[in-house]
Amino acid sequence: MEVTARAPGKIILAGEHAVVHGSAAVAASIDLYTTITLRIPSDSDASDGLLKIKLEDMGLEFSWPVEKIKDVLPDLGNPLSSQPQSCSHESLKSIASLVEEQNIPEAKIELASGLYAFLWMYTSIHGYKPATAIVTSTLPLGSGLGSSASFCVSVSAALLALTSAVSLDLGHKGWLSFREDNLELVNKWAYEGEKIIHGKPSGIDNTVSTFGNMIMFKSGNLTRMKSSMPLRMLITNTKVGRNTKALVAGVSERTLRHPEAMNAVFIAVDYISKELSSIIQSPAADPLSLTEKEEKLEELMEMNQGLLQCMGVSHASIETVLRTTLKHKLSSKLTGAGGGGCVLTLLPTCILLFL
Ligand SMILES: Nc1ncnc2c1ncn2[C@@H]1O[C@H](COP(=O)(O)OP(=O)(O)OP(=O)(O)O)[C@@H](O)[C@H]1O
Ligand SMILES: C[C@@](O)(CCO)CC(=O)[O-]
Ligand SMILES: [Mg+2]
Repeated sequence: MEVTARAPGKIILAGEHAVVHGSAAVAASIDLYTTITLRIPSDSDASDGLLKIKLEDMGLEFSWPVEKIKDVLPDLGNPLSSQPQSCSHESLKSIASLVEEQNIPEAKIELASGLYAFLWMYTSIHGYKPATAIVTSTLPLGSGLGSSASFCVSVSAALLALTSAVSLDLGHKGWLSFREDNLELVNKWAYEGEKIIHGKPSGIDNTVSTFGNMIMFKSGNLTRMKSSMPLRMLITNTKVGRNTKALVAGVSERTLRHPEAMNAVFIAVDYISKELSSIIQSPAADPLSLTEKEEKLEELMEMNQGLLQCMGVSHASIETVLRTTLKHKLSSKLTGAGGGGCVLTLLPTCILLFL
């Protein structure tokens, strides 16, 4: 049995970090993907008894004898793909011991959490069957474009597609697609993977990667959005590496130190996300002209960036991009967890006409 699945990355237009603390946020999927091909030999005699994952872009390959996985994680013999399971602290320790012995190159050590998520999702859904997974991605890793979520969603989709828990419909552009209720299941499993990589994710990244398009997300609930205006964003990658788990933890620590001030910041972000969402969706007959809408969006992005600075997640490299775009009268904000990574700049339609 073999399947190839892919899932997109995302940009966050407003509300990152605050969304972890219950505020609304707005996100859109982008045309960059993580793709996984999963092969599970149906005849166990034809297999080499290994679970392998190849990260092709990086030229890395990791493998474990399934008997070894069984020894270390003995409770996963009866996988229940229809009931997403959280990885306990003990299971995570066991998985970490499996990954440690792979001697990941020091410069790539951040990949360990992705491998933990893969091992947890694979064994929880397929138990101890030998298999080979080949992963490629057009997304930059650890840059705010949701590489971890797109990895988890593509893994979850491929794993579930090879079970009887889901059924696939004729999709578009040559891909089969999941039914709506099956997408929920894909999303729930991906969230379990994101928890392993991020610590305390809000769920926005895996949700927009699973459902696509543009969404508003608040306290675990998704509202699909329909944009009524052209919205073009320039994405600048500062190429400064960072780790979402550490940045999310940093904001939580600041919230513990200054609960009232930080809650006020989160409330302000909630209003910004809601206003941004209503502008983007306001009907074309709205009395505001396109230019007026774009000016409001620019101002909201600047306000959101200011509040992200309050949360302590901006970075000198982000500030450089902000200053550079401002010289051209363009508004920007960081996107994703910040601390480096990518910056969004709204490209108003007048600029595009000028170009
Ligand atoms: N293609 C991939 N193969 C293996 N692991 C991956 C892959 N993509 C992402 N990961 C895992 O996700 C980690 C990056 O996740 P992280 O959440 O820090 O950044 P991000 O998701 O790109 O940004 P953000 O969460 O801000 O949108 C990587 O270090 C790795 O562990
Ligand atoms: C920083 C954060 O808000 C978005 C990361 O893309 C984390 C999360 O919501 O899980
Ligand atoms: Mg991430």
